[in-house]
Amino acid sequence: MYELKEKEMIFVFTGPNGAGRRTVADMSGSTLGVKQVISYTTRPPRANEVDGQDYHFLKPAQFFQAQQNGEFLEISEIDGNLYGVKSRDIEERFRSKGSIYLILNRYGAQKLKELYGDHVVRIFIYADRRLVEQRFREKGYNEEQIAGFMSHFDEEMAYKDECEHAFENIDLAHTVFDLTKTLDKYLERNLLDLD
Ligand SMILES: Nc1nc2c(ncn2[C@@H]2O[C@H](COP(=O)(O)OP(=O)(O)O)[C@@H](O)[C@H]2O)c(=O)[nH]1
Ligand SMILES: Nc1ncnc2c1ncn2[C@@H]1O[C@H](COP(=O)(O)OP(=O)(O)O)[C@@H](O)[C@H]1O
Repeated sequence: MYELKEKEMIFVFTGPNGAGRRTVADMSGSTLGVKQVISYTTRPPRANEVDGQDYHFLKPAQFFQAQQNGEFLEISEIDGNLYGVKSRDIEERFRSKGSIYLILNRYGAQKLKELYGDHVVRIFIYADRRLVEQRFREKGYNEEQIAGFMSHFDEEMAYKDECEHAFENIDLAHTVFDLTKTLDKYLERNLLDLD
């Protein structure tokens, strides 16, 4: 396993689907120059999803081959699809860019914490169940699709108290402001004087 240097941080965004993890992570990440390590998945891409940007989309046989080669740091099976992070991608990011972030379910977050200890900061992003459902409805998803997205809500919410930080994402600008301030403290850059 790659040995981390002093100030290299791994920010793991976790919490229920649809709470806004990707949105807030991307916004704070781009402000602070912290880059995402993108997961691999066998889930088919949704409309608007771009290979290499949202996920690296793999056919099951390609995923299994990489798994057999020992390329994954961790793997989760979610609703019949496989998701995983490659060790090499984490190492490459560190060599070139410093700190990184990932968006993982609670099991991936836990695994990274076990592997990298104090270098991992788990950021739990959440919102009320009805608010999340309403946002999915506004995006045009039908009730069956929404039920699928919400199927792990309680399981993921139960991880909140184990995370180093939790942000209720009601107002987007407010969440991103608080989050960016928190991440900046870990990076010890003092780039932002937000108080
Ligand atoms: N453990 C683990 N979880 C992941 C990985 N990649 C994505 N996830 C999480 O697995 C869930 C996948 O559900 P999906 O409906 O595909 O969510 P979305 O892609 O975040 O809209 C989400 O909670 C993701 O954040 C990974 O590599 N490892
Ligand atoms: N504070 C917010 N208010 C309203 N809509 C939001 C807010 N945060 C995120 N969203 C929207 O909610 C949807 C889900 O956000 P996303 O970042 O994809 O969630 P996650 O990564 O947790 O599944 C997106 O359409 C996003 O634009």
